[in-house]
Amino acid sequence: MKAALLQLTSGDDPAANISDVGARFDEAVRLGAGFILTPEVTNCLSTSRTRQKEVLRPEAEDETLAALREKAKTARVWCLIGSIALKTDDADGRFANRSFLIAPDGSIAARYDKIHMFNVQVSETEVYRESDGYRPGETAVMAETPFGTIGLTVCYDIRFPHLYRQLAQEGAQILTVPSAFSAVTGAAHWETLLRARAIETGSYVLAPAQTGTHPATRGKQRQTYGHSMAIGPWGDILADAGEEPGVICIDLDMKDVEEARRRIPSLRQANRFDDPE
Ligand SMILES: O=C(O)CNC(=O)[C@H](CS)NC(=O)CCC(=O)C(=O)O
Repeated sequence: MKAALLQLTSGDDPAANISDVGARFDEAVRLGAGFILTPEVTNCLSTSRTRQKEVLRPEAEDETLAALREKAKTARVWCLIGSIALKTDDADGRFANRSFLIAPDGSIAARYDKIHMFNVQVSETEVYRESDGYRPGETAVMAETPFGTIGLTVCYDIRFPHLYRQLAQEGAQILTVPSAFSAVTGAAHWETLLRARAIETGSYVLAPAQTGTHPATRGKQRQTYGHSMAIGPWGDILADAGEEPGVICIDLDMKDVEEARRRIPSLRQANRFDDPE
C-alpha cells in the first residue's frame, strides 16, 4: 500500500484550506497513493478564539469533512484527516480536535478526539493553553484496514509513550501522529520523539504536519515546524517533507512490522516497573 502524507500551511479560512488540501489530495492520487493523510487542524489553524467561533462548525455541518469524504469516495482511497476543529455541545463552549479515518466508500471508519492537551510555556513569550479552547478526548481508538491496523493519535500525544505502547500491544501496526508542532519544540524534539515511538513499538509512525507561517485574518500568525515524516518499524526515516508544503509517499508493508517485533520483542515483555511489589 502506498501512503501519502500531505504537508500544509493551513490558515484560518476554511474555504481556502479546502481548495489547498484538495489540490494536494489530487496530487497524491496521481502519485498512486491508496492511503492519504493530512495534518492536525486541516480545516482551520487559528490563534483567535473569536475567529474559531465564527468559522468552526459541528461535525455534521463541517465542509472540510464533507469535501474529503467525497474525494476519498471518488478516488476509492483511504484517508486519515489528521484533525478537524469542531464545535461541540461542551458546556464551556470548547471545541473538539478530532481525527477521522475515512474508508474508500466515503464512510467514517473511526473518530478520535485528541487526548493530551498542549498546555505548555515553550519560552518567555510563547505560551499555549490548548485545553482553554478544546475539550480533550478520553479514549484511545484503533481501526482495522486491509493494509494494517491503525492507532490514532494527534500531535502532543507523542509525548505520552504509554498510549503508543498500549495501542501497539492491542494490535496497532501503524501509528498516526498528525501535527501542528511548534517551530521551537519541533527543532529540538520532533524527529527524536517520532523515531522513539516507532522503535519502542515496532510500528510505522506516520506524521503529516503543518509547516511555515500560517495566514491569519484575526489573531497572531503562528509558526509551525513542518518536516512531515514517515518512520519505519525499525526506526528509520522513510521520508521527510522538509519545510515547504507538499506530498511525500512511502510504501507500507506489515511484514516489516513483524520483522522488527521479532528482532526486538520488547512489546511482548512485561512492564516490570508497573508493580515494584
Ligand atoms: O491550536 C489548534 O488549533 C490546534 N492544536 C494545535 O496546534 C496543538 C495545540 S496548540 N499543537 C500541538 O499540540 C503542538 C505540540 C508541540 O509542539 C509539542 O509537543 O512540542
